[in-house]
Amino acid sequence: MNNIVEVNNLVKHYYVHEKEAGLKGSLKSFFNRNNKIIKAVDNISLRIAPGEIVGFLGSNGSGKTTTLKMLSGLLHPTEGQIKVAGFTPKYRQHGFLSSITLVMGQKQQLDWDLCAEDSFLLHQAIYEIPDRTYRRRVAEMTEMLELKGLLNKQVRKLSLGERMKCELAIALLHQPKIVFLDEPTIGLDVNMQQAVREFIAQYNEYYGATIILTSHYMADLTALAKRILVINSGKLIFDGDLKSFTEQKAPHKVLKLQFIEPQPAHILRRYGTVRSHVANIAELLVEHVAVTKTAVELLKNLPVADISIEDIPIEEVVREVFRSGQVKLKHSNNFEKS
Ligand SMILES: Nc1ncnc2c1ncn2[C@@H]1O[C@H](COP(=O)(O)OP(=O)(O)OP(=O)(O)O)[C@@H](O)[C@H]1O
Repeated sequence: MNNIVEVNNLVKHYYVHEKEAGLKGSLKSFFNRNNKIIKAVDNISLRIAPGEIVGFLGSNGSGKTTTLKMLSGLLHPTEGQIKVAGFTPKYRQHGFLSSITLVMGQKQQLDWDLCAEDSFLLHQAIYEIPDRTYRRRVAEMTEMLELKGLLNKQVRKLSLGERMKCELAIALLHQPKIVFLDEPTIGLDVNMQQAVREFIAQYNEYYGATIILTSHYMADLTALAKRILVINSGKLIFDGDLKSFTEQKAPHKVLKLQFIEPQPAHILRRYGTVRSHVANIAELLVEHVAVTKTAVELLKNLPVADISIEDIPIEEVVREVFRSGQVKLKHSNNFEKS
């Protein structure tokens, strides 16, 4: 099968000029510019097959957004080659633009002063979507994303989650083959995150679209992506199966507990590794396989007022992996201990 995304030795440098604060700093930088290079993406190569869902994972500033922007043609690479659906993104040819979409959770393309439907019509005109196809797709999106009653409301009056659903709908109206999603669930409540995830999975299944997403929420990646690309300081350090990555690097869940009265540490240690413990509040690390059983035992044996089970935040897993230098990319879909 031909790859829909092919990236070879991709590099992106940003050139920034540093200036000290204040008037003196401005004057100094006027006569003596202090330029600095930021190596945001550092020699990345990868292949993605049609229909894959691939998650980009990395700590803040590791280069995920920069990579997505280059793949979608918003930024030109400093070095390296990219082919997306057979096109070179930086030329932003018509055929390329109608094959892709980029949704950024932090930015919107809907006009706040209009209702979503007006922006949809504009999108229809830009992408030259025939009327019948347009109506069919809006009906499909309305059903899949439960948009009924939202499309003719002024966008600024929609809730964050409602707006995000409209953002996804407009971004997909031209039925792109490749969908770049940068933090699509950021700031949404748990139910809305779930709705967005289900929609993305459905879109992938119905249309065979390739999905490439970044997220700081572990749940997004576990629900959607079988394969993850882990990026650190602009370098690809892992390309492979999410399951093997999380099992190896985050074999525990966090049990957050509040007790009716303070519990001694030696009692808590019977149930897991104590991660933090102050008076009647504690966090325990428990292996994935044992978490349900441990929660039941805690509820049965101790005066628990509140309990929740959470994944270790993805940031933490990645930070730990990076800190300990545990993985080093060997081949695509493969890694070795360094
Ligand atoms: N326009 C820019 N000019 C200069 N430096 C930039 C620019 N955009 C990003 N950077 C820098 O490039 C590096 C990579 O940034 P990028 O936004 O790609 O990271 P990220 O992995 O998406 O981070 P986050 O998870 O915080 O969104 C960072 O050091 C960032 O400060």
